[in-house]
Amino acid sequence: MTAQAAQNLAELAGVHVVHKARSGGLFTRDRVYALTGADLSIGSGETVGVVGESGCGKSTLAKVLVGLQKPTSGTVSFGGQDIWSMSNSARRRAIGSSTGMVFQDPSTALNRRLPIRQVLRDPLDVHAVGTVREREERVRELLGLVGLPASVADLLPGQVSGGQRQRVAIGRALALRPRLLIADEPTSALDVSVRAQILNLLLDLKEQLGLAMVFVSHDIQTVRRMSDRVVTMYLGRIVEQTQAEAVPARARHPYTRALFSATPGLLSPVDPIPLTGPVPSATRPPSGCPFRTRCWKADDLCAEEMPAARSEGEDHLFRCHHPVLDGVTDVELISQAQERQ
Ligand SMILES: Nc1ncnc2c1ncn2[C@@H]1O[C@H](COP(=O)(O)OP(=O)(O)OP(=O)(O)O)[C@@H](O)[C@H]1O
Repeated sequence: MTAQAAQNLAELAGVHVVHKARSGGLFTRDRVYALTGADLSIGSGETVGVVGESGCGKSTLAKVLVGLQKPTSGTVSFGGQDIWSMSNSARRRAIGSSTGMVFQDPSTALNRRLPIRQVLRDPLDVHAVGTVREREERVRELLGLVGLPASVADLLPGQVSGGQRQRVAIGRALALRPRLLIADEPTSALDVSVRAQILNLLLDLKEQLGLAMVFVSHDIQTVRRMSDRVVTMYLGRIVEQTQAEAVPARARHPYTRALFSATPGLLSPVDPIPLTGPVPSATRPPSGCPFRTRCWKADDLCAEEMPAARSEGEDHLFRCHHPVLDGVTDVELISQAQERQ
């Protein structure tokens, strides 16, 4: 184990997740390549935002990072320890003390029949943390931490608002004091009016507890605001990782540029960079670069070879044979893309 690997809270190395495809509820012979060759490290206290179109593998990546999805191959390490080589009980302990997960919809993520007190106590009971009195005290602490009054403890999750329910879910994810929180679309099921409150709560908790966070969202502006580093995914692959402040202007991957150009106001384009055709199926990814069927820069090389990871400076990695050059504006990229159509 390298010193760097031990410092990282979580590390994925060459992780693949392949599912059996289903049709009409039955398994077929096809395979779904949900995650392909993912390499990613999460350092202490940093927030990594994950962006990409629907079905590109964001939730799979999140589930792998919290031990809910076993990789088909590759390694997932917490604090330098490969969690899938551990016994089941050691893995449960390692996961519980390392990471917590907040899902999109707190209405389905929480047990509706348990009072909030018990929802928050559950992880403490399962992991036999402290005495009963200490667990009760921790429940009170958690309510305060997520900004809920003690009076909600006896209510059921269905008796509080959606925003309060998501606060309970965040409290539950933090019960075992993990150092990494995985938030998968934590605000998309909430009313627009409470979204900012939940995002601010996550930022406060990060500050207060020194948490690292993986923040998955379709909302690119929010990812950029919340994150230190941005990871772009396309068809199960991580195609770019870079500092949040470098996107979109210094992003090298044409897909990152196209994705961010669809967000008005970032580089002030008139229209998004046009992409040709639909996202290919995750059961039949194209040869070579997965993005090449929609990319205006693609040539024969892109069809033949998956681009190797290229680095630029310490924090910037991308996989592209024909990266966007420095200083090229979205307006120029739009006209290049239009010429190819
Ligand atoms: N249990 C499963 N069985 C079969 N295919 C699956 C399973 N889970 C995910 N997939 C497929 O794997 C691919 C990646 O799914 P995933 O949910 O990770 O994408 P996503 O980027 O989070 O999508 P969204 O933004 O819509 O939530 C998709 O093609 C999805 O249909």
